[in-house]
Amino acid sequence: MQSPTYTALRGAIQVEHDVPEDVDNAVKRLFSELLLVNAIDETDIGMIFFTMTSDLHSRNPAASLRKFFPKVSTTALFCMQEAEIDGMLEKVIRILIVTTYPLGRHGENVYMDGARVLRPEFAR
Ligand SMILES: C=C(O[C@@H]1C=C(C(=O)O)C=C[C@H]1O)C(=O)O
Repeated sequence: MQSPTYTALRGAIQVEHDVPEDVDNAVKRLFSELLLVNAIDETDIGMIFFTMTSDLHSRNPAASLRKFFPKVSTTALFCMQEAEIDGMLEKVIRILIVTTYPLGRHGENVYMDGARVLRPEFAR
């Protein structure tokens, strides 16, 4: 079977406080780790989706990403509110990255800090 021409990478991180500095720091750490463990560069990415839980209001994660990774300024970014489910983990930023880089394998997903409980098999 032919390999897919894209790879989708998932990640999530829990923000400590709903303040711009904590959102910035969480996005920076999560995205840096995803690039590192997958050995890809910002320029290999076709699109990036974020969701935030509804308790986060202080900063848009796309703005945080552009602040620290200027090369994504021409990448399609999209932010949405996460579905509200009873008992859901609070203050979580989720990311979905679609890369056209030929990884030749499955991508490594990254779940950090409090969000590790969501997918322990991907905990970092
Ligand atoms: C468990 C998560 O949270 C939610 C559940 C998901 C799932 O069941 O696949 C995916 C994204 C989120 O809507 C996660 O982010 O992985």
